Amino acid sequence: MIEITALTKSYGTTTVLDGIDLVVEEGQIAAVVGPSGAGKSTLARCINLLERPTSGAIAVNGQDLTRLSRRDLREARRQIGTVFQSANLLRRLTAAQNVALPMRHAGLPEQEVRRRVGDLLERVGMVHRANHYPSQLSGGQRQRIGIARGLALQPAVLLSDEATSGLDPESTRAILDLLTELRDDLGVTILVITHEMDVVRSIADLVAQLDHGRIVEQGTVADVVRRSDSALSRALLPMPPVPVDDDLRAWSVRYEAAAVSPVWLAQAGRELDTDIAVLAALVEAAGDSRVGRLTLGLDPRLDDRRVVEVLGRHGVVAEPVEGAVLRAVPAGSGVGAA
Ligand SMILES: Nc1ncnc2c1ncn2[C@@H]1O[C@H](COP(=O)(O)OP(=O)(O)OP(=O)(O)O)[C@@H](O)[C@H]1O
Repeated sequence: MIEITALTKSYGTTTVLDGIDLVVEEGQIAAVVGPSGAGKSTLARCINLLERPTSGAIAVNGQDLTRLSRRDLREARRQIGTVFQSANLLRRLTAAQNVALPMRHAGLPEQEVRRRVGDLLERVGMVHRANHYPSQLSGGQRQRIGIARGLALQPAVLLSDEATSGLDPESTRAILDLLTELRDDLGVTILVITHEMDVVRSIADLVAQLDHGRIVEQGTVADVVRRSDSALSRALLPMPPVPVDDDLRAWSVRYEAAAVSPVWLAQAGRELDTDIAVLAALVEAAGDSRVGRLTLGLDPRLDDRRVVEVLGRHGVVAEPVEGAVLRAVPAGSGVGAA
């Protein structure tokens, strides 16, 4: 479990992280997203204490790392494995030797090192590349070795800083499957820094949006999409723009598939006694569930409160898209005819 409380990091007069509160429960995957310069990498470096926070606390499994002496910190940092974008493998060492390195530094007996290297290479599916040098591996393979090395000291927490950036879709999928396995099989708590919303949707139990050093929104992916029409919500589930029309009022609706009846749209149409035009729709997997976002076209004469109430009863959050009244009536929809 990672518990970050009121974390602040300043360089001189520049505050890069400003009062971060974030809890990632044991065996959860959290994703931190945000624009370039928001402070994501600084946050990762503070969590593994590569950077000393200016103030605040960082607890891993209940132990506040910021209060430890240098010696105790060295010990405690073994609980945190890190994987970077470029994997940072040592060129002159084989894959197996790279994985072994943290264990050799920690002074583990050679027999134990060999056994663990074998286990780790097996877990990341790289036994057949044990004796290859980094230059003989693909980007995805190097990342897997990086993950194996990050797991070498059996950490409770794994930090992944853009570990899938620049990888092809197949390698990205393999790395994400691996992270999910680590969470499910070993209960590793994982914090993923990424700018890829596909990554967030497919593996994150929790997402936090960082902006100018502050967390401006956080929650499960399904909650964020359902709760608000924020920038994060739209980035997670982007909708195409819809044409403007005078005869239909555009509504943005959001829902979690598990919380609604499969036939909610037809039922809501009947209850509102109107035809509903679907102008844009996207339903995507988000962790274990699926989330949907639709732009609907409704008769503008309908009472807004009633629309919100009827859709709300079906477990669907609805908001009128202000200023968007839609012109061309879809053929045969029967909606909007005066
Ligand atoms: N050692 C440092 N000294 C001064 N400023 C720093 C230092 N390290 C980072 N910064 C500043 O902190 C801010 C956040 O940097 P950080 O690398 O954490 O952002 P990021 O969200 O990871 O960005 P990106 O997505 O581009 O990697 C930036 O404005 C950066 O210039």
